[in-house]
Amino acid sequence: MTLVLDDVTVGYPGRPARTVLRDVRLTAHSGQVTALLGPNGAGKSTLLRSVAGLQRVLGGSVFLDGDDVTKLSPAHRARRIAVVLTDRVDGGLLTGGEVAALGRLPHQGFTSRLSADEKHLIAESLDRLGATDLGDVRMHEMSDGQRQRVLIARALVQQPALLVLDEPSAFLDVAARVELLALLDEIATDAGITVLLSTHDVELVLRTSQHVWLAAGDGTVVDGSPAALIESGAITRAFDSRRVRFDPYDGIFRLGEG
Ligand SMILES: Nc1ncnc2c1ncn2[C@@H]1O[C@H](COP(=O)(O)OP(=O)(O)OP(=O)(O)O)[C@@H](O)[C@H]1O
Repeated sequence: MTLVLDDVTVGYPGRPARTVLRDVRLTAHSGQVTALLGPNGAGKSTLLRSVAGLQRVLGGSVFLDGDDVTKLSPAHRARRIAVVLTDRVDGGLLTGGEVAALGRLPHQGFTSRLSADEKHLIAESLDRLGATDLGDVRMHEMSDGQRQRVLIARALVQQPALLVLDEPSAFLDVAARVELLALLDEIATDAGITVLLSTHDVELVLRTSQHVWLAAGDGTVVDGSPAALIESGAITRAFDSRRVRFDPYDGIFRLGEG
């Protein structure tokens, strides 16, 4: 299962249209986490929403296992692609267990009852996210980080071929961020799915990820291993600012001489 972006241009329609990223040609492989990095405003969310079919691409095609995602019906897309966005969600009076169970909807329709296997899958997914205790807690009574775990559990319950997460670690503490990346890596490998996530945890990703897409901030996206992107200077070019310098030897950012 592979995600292929073929000459994809993303942005916002209008007169004139606002192009954010142009002619992107990239691949993300199944069984692997691909981390999308880039400075603020580089186009990460726009790209992820476009890949997930939540917003129209301005040009090109997105293929998932050979099928053009941009041409799938919303129902078909929901069976293949799970999306976890950063927006604060108001799950209201639903419990964590009920929200996780919603992940089965694309597969069964509203009236069907959950099978024993599906109930097992829901319990297992909450457990993987360390969210078993949240099964009976209402969403509005959870912290942002707890809600985030439940939403990721719901995405696993969906059993997608492609899992897209926009800044999944935004509300998590540092230990939970490291754990989440490791967990997503494990899930990608075990389930053989393609995981694509955006994050500002640049140093963590450079230390732990195998494959990175880098939205460089100039309308282009390059990809490669962390080592290759560091060596080519792409990370430095994307993130260096007047005050901050990337140290390629230690793989960390340092305050520079202004
Ligand atoms: N609805 C919209 N209409 C028009 N332009 C938009 C819209 N949403 C975002 N943009 C613009 O698209 C560009 C990319 O934004 P995007 O949110 O994709 O960046 P990002 O890399 O996810 O940023 P961040 O790291 O700050 O979340 C920005 O210049 C932004 O102003």
